[in-house]
Formats: sequence, C-alpha cells, structure tokens
Amino acid sequence: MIQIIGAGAIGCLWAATLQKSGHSCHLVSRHKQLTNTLHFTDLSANTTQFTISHGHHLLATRLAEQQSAILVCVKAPQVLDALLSQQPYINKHQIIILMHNGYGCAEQVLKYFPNNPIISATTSNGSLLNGPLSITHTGAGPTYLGYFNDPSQQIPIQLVKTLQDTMDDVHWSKDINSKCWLKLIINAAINPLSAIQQIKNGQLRSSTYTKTIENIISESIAVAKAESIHFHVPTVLHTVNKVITATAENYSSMNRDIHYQRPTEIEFINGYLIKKALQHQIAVPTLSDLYHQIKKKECH
Ligand SMILES: NC(=O)C1=CN([C@@H]2O[C@H](COP(=O)(O)OP(=O)(O)OC[C@H]3O[C@@H](n4cnc5c(N)ncnc54)[C@H](OP(=O)(O)O)[C@@H]3O)[C@@H](O)[C@H]2O)C=CC1
Ligand SMILES: CC(C)(CO)C(=O)C(=O)O
Repeated sequence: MIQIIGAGAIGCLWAATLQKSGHSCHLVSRHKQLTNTLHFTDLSANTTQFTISHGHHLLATRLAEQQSAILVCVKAPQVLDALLSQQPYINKHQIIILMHNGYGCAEQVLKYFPNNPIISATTSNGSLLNGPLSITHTGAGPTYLGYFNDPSQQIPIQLVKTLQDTMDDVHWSKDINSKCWLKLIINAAINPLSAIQQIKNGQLRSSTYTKTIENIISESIAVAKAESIHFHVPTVLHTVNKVITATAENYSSMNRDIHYQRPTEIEFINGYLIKKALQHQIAVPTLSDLYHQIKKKECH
C-alpha cells in the first residue's frame, strides 16, 4: 500500500495510476473532498473514473497501513509542514518519498524524521489538475528514486516494483542527488525566466535569452561542483534546450504560480543555489537577479 500526501496534479496522477494498476492507495488532502471519485484522463485522452480512499490523515491502524510508504506530492515550501501535520500517524520505519521540484526539503525533513528512510524522487511526468480529484496526464517522462539519507541501505524492491508496475520509466538510482541536481538546474534555467516574462517554455528559444540561460547553467554548475556533483556546461545546455523544446507549448509551474498569484518554489530553486553559493563563496549574479525579480513579483 502507498499513502499519498497532496491531492494535487502529481498526487492524483499517482493515485489514479496506482488504482489503475490494482495497487491500493490512500490520498491525504487538506480540503474536504466532496466525492470519492477520481477522474483521470490519460495520455491518449481516455477518461476513467476510480473510487479512491481519501481523508485528512494518513491511515495508521492496520499493519499494511503502518508499513505503507508515504509519497509526498506537495510543492517544496509545503513539504515539511505537510509531514509535520501527519507526524502522529507516521512511525519511524515508514519510508518517506519526497517527490517535488527544487532542492533542500530532504535536509529539513531528516531533522524531524531522523530514523525514517527518506527517498528523494524526481519526475518528468506532466499532470494538470482540472478541478478537485480530476487530472489530465499531459506528458510522459522518467521518474527517478533513491535514498537521500543512506545510499547503502537495501533497495526497497517491493516499493520500486509497485511504482514500476504503475507508471512507465520509473528507475531506482544510486546517484539520486545528481538526478535531482540536474532537475534543479533545468528548473533554474526555465522557471524564473519564463515566469518573469510570462512566456511559454518554447519562447525561451529566442536569442534574447541565450546568454542568460548560459549564465544560469554555468553559475549552477559551479555551485554543484563545490557540492561534489559534476556536470559539463555543454551537456546540461543541451539537456535544457531539449526540455525547452519538448515542453515548448507549456507554461512552467512557476509561470503559472506567478500568473495565479500563488507562492512559487523559488526558495528551493534559486534560493537553494544562492544559499550554497554563499557557503562556498561563489558569485551567482544571474541566479540572484532572477531570484529577486521573482520575490518582487510574489509580493504583488
Ligand atoms: N504538475 C506537474 O506536471 C509537475 C509537478 N512537479 C512538481 O511536483 C510537486 C507537486 O506539484 P503539483 O502536484 O503540480 O502541485 P499542486 O499544487 O497541484 O499539488 C499540491 C497539493 O498538495 C496539497 N497540500 C499542500 N499542503 C498540504 C498539506 N499540509 N496537507 C495535505 N495536502 C497539502 C495542495 O493543497 P492546496 O490546494 O490546499 O494548496 C495541493 O492539492 C511540485 O514540486 C511541482 O513542481 C514536477 C513535475 C511535473
Ligand atoms: C521541466 C519544467 C520546466 C516543465 O515546464 C518543470 O518542471 C516545471 O514547469 O516546473
């Protein structure tokens, strides 16, 4: 059994695909959901309905519930609060999977849940929340998982099998930090710029943004290197351009957060990179400039 915290786009995507593949799950939502029906539109535009178990709390009565993995699918600034609000229902053996954009949450979570196995995860699936418990799977992409706190621990084979059974392209990674750092750099390159300019990802292909994107990548890679994570600028630039092209018609999540005047994940993207840059005394003027521009927009 897998219990999911966060009934948003990604949480509902996992809930729907787990149900579809016959695995039991429970969805924790902070709102009262008026229905038990989850509407799921898949990549081929077929819509299916599932009856799901949901509530305000994790289930912790039966053995299967106490042994379930907890998949946290909330935005980075919400991760710690979401877990703390469920702390009475979490035992120290339960695996906690953190699936979000940005970096730095796992360090925070470990302080409050020092004995729990913490798995970091990053996904390139796209999902759109159409309304409460209604989502559309908008894009397929790889999902990587790996231990954050102790890479030498035994791979949770049953959990990985369940997730692989549920969605395509799910991989266990012994080097999850590099995968998460790469996603962090991709988000740093695409999200703030597309949010400030209020443009689709594809519009970042314009030569107007080339130099800024190159600077973001070089600054981020310098910080990664100081953290012993090694990337090459041309390879990452190629990857970023591939993501921009693959998601050309999409608005980035930060673009939508600014558009709808919601808090963004900037603290866990540029904010995290800037904090680490400061610790290592690395200059990151482009990352800082974009950070301040987003913070200014968040206040309006
Ligand atoms: N959507 C996508 O295509 C992709 C998203 N991601 C990343 O995945 C993460 C999740 O994104 P996404 O699903 O889109 O975000 P959403 O905002 O759609 O979903 C987050 C959900 O978590 C809920 N939530 C927040 N705090 C709590 C809490 N304390 N207890 C219970 N539920 C809570 C929110 O409720 P409320 O409505 O009340 O805020 C919301 O329903 C983000 O980091 C995002 O960047 C990564 C790849 C693709
Ligand atoms: C990869 C990208 C930039 C796709 O839009 C994304 O993860 C996001 O919008 O947060």
